[in-house]
Amino acid sequence: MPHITCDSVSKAFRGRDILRDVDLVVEEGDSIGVAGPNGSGKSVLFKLLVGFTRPDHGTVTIDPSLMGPGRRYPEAFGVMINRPGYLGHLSASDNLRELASIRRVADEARVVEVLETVGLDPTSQTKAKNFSLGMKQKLGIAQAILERPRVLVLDEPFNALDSSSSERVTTMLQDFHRDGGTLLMTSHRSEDLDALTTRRLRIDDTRLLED
Ligand SMILES: Nc1ncnc2c1ncn2[C@@H]1O[C@H](COP(=O)(O)OP(=O)(O)OP(=O)(O)O)[C@@H](O)[C@H]1O
Repeated sequence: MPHITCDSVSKAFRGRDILRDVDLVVEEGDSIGVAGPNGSGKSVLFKLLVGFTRPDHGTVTIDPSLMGPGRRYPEAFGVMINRPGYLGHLSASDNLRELASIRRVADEARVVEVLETVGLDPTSQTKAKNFSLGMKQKLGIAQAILERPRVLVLDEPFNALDSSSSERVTTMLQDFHRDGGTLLMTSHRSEDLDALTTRRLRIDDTRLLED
């Protein structure tokens, strides 16, 4: 079965339609880029696709083999939607250790590896609340990839990244896709979507369209 199936999904906030009658099938190995102006509903779409938000109408079905037993959210997904979430009083490495301690999938070597992948210093004791925007973004990406997810859902992963960091993340995402991973991402920069995705979607006035 497909990884994710969206069937006639609609979502409104305070009586205002954000998405209407969205149909989407995400197959294993897809790389999908979603474009659309500010406020068009890209983040809302991603929240619906990963189960963070429930549709008003229609259904979102996630392959149960990606969920994990007794889980509300798919544990095979690595997700960063809107801004990165983290514990401000901890360093980058301690944030990842904290996350790793929940499911015990990632070990210390993996924590160091993902920090190096995104370009954060594994030995730094700087608290995340004092990070620059770009460093917070890298921490968010590191958290998303920590447990080697099969599906990555990244909302504007290149926000605030300098050019060498963007290249690093692009290479990481290309490797992820080449190894069979499924990627869903948004970006305001069409060159990012061109480099990383083979299928382009666009939200236009509540409708999800193939580009
Ligand atoms: N929980 C919520 N309550 C009320 N309105 C919401 C909520 N979440 C999103 N919205 C509204 O839904 C619309 C779409 O928001 P969304 O964050 O999906 O846009 P976006 O396409 O990701 O924008 P951007 O490119 O600026 O990131 C916005 O008008 C936003 O205010």
